[in-house]
Amino acid sequence: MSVPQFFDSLHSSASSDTESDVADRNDCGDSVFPDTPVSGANGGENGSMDFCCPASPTTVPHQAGWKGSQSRSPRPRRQRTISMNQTTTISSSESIIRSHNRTIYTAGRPPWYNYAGQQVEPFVIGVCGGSASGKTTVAQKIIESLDVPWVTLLSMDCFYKILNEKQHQQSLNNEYNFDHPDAFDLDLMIDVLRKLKDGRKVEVPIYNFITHSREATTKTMYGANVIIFEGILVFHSPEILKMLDMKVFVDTDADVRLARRLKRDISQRGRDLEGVLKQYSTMVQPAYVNYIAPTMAHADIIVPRGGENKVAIQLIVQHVHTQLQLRGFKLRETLAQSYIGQPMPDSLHLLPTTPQVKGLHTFIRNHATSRDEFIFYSKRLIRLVIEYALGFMPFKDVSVETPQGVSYSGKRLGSEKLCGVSILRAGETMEQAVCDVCKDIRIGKILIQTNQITGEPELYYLRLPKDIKDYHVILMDATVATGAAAMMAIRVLLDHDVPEENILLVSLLMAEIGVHSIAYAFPKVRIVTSALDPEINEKFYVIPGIGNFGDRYFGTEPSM
Ligand SMILES: Nc1ncnc2c1ncn2[C@@H]1O[C@H](COP(=O)(O)OP(=O)(O)O)[C@@H](O)[C@H]1O
Ligand SMILES: Nc1ccn([C@@H]2O[C@H](COP(=O)(O)O)[C@@H](O)[C@H]2O)c(=O)n1
Repeated sequence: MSVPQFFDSLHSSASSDTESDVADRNDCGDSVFPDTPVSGANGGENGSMDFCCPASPTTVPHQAGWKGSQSRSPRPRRQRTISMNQTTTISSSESIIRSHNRTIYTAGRPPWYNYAGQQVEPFVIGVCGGSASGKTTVAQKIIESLDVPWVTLLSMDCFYKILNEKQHQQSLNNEYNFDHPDAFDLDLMIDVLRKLKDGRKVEVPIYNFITHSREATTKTMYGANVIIFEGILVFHSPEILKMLDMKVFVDTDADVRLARRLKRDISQRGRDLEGVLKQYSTMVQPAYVNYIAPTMAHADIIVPRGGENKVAIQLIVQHVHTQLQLRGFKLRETLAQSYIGQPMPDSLHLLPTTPQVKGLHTFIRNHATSRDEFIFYSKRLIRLVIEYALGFMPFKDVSVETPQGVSYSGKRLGSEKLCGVSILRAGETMEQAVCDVCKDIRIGKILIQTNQITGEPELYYLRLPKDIKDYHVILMDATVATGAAAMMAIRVLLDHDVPEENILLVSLLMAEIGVHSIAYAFPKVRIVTSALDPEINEKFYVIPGIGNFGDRYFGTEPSM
């Protein structure tokens, strides 16, 4: 099964009220895609479970395909342009498939936050220059050479103002000045760029040069590792200038610009020779002299000749790489070397180590334990730790009458909504226990894999219950080593507006370092585990540990 097929099979087991998202690019929990109501296979009383709770590993069809398709084994990141619908940001290095109701990364989204769990601002490059100087071409060359998983390209053209009837008539006669700063909706431009810098989702107008108007639909964009903002007056507004981390001016001779513009406007923008020349001489060139050329002084780099200037593009790319590195790449390594020897945080709750719990650990930690025994004893331990975790959910006082007609003062889970979210794939092994103890619970899934080259966690797939912000979330992963994957999953939940204090991370085994990483970044997240191990090795495995829980549980080969 290929990776996309695997994702398809994941999706096909989903049911109503789930929300899939671009991994989830911090879109403040808005529902991006329409819901796809499908009845859950074991949906409790109302049949509304989001995912089937597998009865045993062998009954889950997609797991058979995992081994061959999982991305833990080294493989080059895919670099390709995927044809997508209009709501998609397209760049040659962006690897996202978005259909009407879900989003899948064919290459994962790397961390968008630092070791403290805080969002890292995207690096914003402004590309300015005269019309047809080659701004878009330069931007595309930068994207191609950058080889960064997630780049958003935004054009100033999207912010042309809506014309009134008189202005529209002028535009048809090539008499409306599209090159004056007043032609742009600056407020909207600032708002959109600010939101993208904050890593949030935005709706960007789509501009039609033939009709001189905005399309009825908009384009959905998201904050990214790198944002490129290009346009003739990108350096004009001081507010925009402040938001640009790097300013590139494309300096191409006026006669070359005119020649390219003639060709382009006639072939692509529905213009005629006379009209282009009239507009150029009366408005485009004067605006270049008055408003655009003076802003060259703001540029960090001036690129003569545009896209064919390979040396300039390479210099830009090198600088961006250095800046991205400084902004918090190498997250897992940083986590692995931090917090050694510090006391355990109050947010950690350890399942009491009774002889029974110790006995179960003895079975699952023993390398000689067969797979069926491993599954059997793991399930028992999972059930215990999940029951223990439930004790940290909000309970309320209730009184019931016993068969003897006597009142009994007890407790009942509050009316707060509860959902489980598993970090695939090992966390999936805990779903059944959560479904067994919480009737009607919804289950979301987050697929996070380690990039074998960078060592960083990457977000590949996301499907969460709708309105997850209203839920208390039991986040499940079988083992936690550096905490990098759990941190990513928590960041996703926070980006969906789940309150930090409503997240409970449950695990069978955690390394002390992982507990510290999570507690430092997210002090309000409660952490429940059945055992704490002191170390991790150079491959980020917990020591003494269990080995690769997923491989042992699902019977798959260890990846290289
Ligand atoms: N180096 C080049 N040689 C030839 N044509 C080019 C070159 N760079 C850009 N063009 C063409 O010129 C036109 C304008 O280029 P573009 O990059 O879109 O400029 P801008 O974004 O500044 O308007 C496009 O049709 C493009 O294909
Ligand atoms: N309806 C419009 C809007 C804008 N223009 C011209 O587009 C130029 C900016 O786009 P570039 O890709 O060339 O940067 C600008 O010079 C406007 O004159 C237009 O012709 N019609």
